[in-house]
Amino acid sequence: MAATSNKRPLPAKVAAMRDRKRQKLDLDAPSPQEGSTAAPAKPRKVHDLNKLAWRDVSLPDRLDNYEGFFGLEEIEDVVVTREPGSGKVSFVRHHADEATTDDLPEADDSVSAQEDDEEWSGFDDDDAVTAPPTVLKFTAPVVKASKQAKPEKKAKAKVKGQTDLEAKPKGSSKPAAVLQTLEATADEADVDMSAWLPLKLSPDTMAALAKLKFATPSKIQQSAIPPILAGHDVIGKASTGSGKTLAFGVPILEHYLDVRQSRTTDKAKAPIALILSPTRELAHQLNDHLTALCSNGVFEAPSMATVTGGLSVQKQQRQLQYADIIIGTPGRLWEVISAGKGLMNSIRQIQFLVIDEADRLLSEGNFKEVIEILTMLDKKDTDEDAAKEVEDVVATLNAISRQTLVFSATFDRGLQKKLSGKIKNGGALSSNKDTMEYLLGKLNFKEEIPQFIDANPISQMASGLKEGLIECAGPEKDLYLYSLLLLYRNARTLVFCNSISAVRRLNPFLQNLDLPVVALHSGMTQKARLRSVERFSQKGKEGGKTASIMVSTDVAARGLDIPAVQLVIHYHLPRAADMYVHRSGRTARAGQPGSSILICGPEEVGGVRRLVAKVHARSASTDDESTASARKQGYYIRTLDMDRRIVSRLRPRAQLAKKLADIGSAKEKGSKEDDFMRAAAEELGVDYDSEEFEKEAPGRHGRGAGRKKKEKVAREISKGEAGSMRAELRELLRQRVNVGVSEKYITSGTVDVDELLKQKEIGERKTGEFLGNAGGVGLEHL
Ligand SMILES: Nc1ncnc2c1ncn2[C@@H]1O[C@H](COP(=O)(O)OP(=O)(O)OP(=O)(O)O)[C@@H](O)[C@H]1O
Repeated sequence: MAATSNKRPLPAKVAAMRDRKRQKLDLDAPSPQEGSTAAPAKPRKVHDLNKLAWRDVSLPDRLDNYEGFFGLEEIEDVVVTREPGSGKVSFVRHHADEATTDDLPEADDSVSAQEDDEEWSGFDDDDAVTAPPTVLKFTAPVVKASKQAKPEKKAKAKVKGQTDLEAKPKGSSKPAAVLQTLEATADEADVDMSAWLPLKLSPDTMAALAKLKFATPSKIQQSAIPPILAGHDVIGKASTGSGKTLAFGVPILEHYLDVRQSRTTDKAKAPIALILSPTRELAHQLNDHLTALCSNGVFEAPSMATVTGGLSVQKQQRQLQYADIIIGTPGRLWEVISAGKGLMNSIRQIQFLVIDEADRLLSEGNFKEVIEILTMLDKKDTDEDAAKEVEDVVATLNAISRQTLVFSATFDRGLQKKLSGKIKNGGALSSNKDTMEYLLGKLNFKEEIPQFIDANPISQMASGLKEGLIECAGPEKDLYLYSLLLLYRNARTLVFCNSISAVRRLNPFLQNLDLPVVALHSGMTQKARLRSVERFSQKGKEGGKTASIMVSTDVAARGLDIPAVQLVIHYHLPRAADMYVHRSGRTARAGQPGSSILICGPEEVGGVRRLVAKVHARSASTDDESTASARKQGYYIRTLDMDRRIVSRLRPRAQLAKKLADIGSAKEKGSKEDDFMRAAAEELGVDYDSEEFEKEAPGRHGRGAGRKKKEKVAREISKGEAGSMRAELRELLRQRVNVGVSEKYITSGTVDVDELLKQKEIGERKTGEFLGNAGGVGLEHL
């Protein structure tokens, strides 16, 4: 067995001493294999990895077929032990035919090898009996050095057997860097990567994937990576959470690894890839995802620039000059690059243009800038004047050398046919500017027909997703939302609304009910948006507040990959079938289970059923026999049944919480309006009295008059009144709620709701089960 290390080189004096010591031991301590009658050498325990007697790996004369390590060191017959109690790691040698540099003082020749031997703590058999150590076996060489590997020494070892290096051993004398390497190495080597071999990736990329513990490529990765590596344009469709990011991220990394040598000398280099994302959060997440892949590898990570609104333009322009990979939302990206001619020229040289969540890029105001960017990219002439006449430029298909990669979970059926048609019909796909086809028509693919890859022809919904709906009266949606959140209070939950105002209303409503909630909508500052996502993804600062519930508009519906979201609640019904797919796709990601529940008014149920059935029917997008039968079967989303009597016991809390939320928002709104009116009055040089103004204002019966009246009433509630309402709510939240006898779940006359909510399990029952039987959506374990 052998291991390698990134051990620092020994000073010459010390190295010479090590050699002398090796010679001495060779003479004095013949190994048992040599037939010596001497007692076998006692295993030695060493606490410092650097103090083991590492040997340089000799290089062969010719390097053509060499598959070992370059410039690394190795050691044999060492096992790593870890004391279960203290977690302390030591390295145990079983043969005395090699010394360790434990013997060697930091360049002090005067210390004899014999004295050094005494510094070793011997291997204690008793320890082994009372506390058997976890044994990690090091073998080498396992991970092969790539031809691009950095010259510096790097530990690379495969760990066999069980390992748990998550917790760092406390009080270890080992330098942190060595420990980190050890951990990273163990992480990598623990993973059997053979499933990736058919993709023929470089060892560097394989090691990076192993570090992420991605043992198997997902379907879309399996089918999209090879054609992209082969230089093709690809349109990729795969269900939500199925790893589309790395389907294009891995080929981009491979390309970077291929060309980076030539780039290191060129400071003002052109970027390799431009990735367009529909939302800021998704852009930042793409950055995080690709950074996680590329960082801590044995290669220098590509530099990435994320260009989204809400951050300084100047800073972004600077970042763009040195970026290998640019990720951005179209609006800000166009603002930043159109301001600098040099930037345009360099971005035109990209090898990959990625359109992520392509169908969404068309909508919600992105379209114009996407087209501007595409036109800019295709512009042949880079002359300064001509650059200003972007619209006049006609791209030449032949001139395109970059690959275009388009990804989404929701593409229209028949798109592929239409794409082929585009070519036959001389390029015109659709004149309807609001369609995906039109966008695709604008993309100058490198090839005549891009490869269309549908990784999930049967279903665009994630396979681990369970769906259900809850029917309630329209005005009771808040109450049912609260009840559902209590029922699944251990689940990380994303609640979707259709408007910013609903998010603004629900957030304080749920906070008043003591639920750990954050909000996300496009009206928030960028900083607040990122903070919300961080708190919800539990990635906030150590000890900072986290939240297991996020109430959001559809800004979070696409692409966001927040770990372990278990439940998606559609408080408002999604406006389109595609949005249902994307919203629900925030859970059940990467093969995990997850649930999606729609809260519907009675009048909405029919429409919802049709919408969900349509999504499932559309899933059967191809016409072969197996999918045809799936389509015929139809899909009927289940209705979840909650115990309405018990839900109604929660009504007083919900009502008070709602009132308090309304008061808060009416006051806030009122004071904003007041400020506005006061400023306007000041400008006009007149006095402003809000009450007088209210009395005199005409048209109090028009649209929104009822809401305004309610807001006025809420505004007029005094601080004292609001304070006593708060106290009342606190009391209700503390109180036992007598729910009467429920023949289904409750056997005694009274139930302490709070107690039920606090405890994970009451006898055989699980938290929240008293609320009724909303099971069947896969959350029963919570
Ligand atoms: N090969 C893999 N093995 C295990 N996990 C993976 C693999 N590839 C990606 N993942 C993980 O799967 C999750 C979903 O990946 P990703 O965000 O790329 O999905 P997506 O298909 O783009 O989803 P959406 O359509 O919602 O944007 C991520 O957390 C990612 O780290």
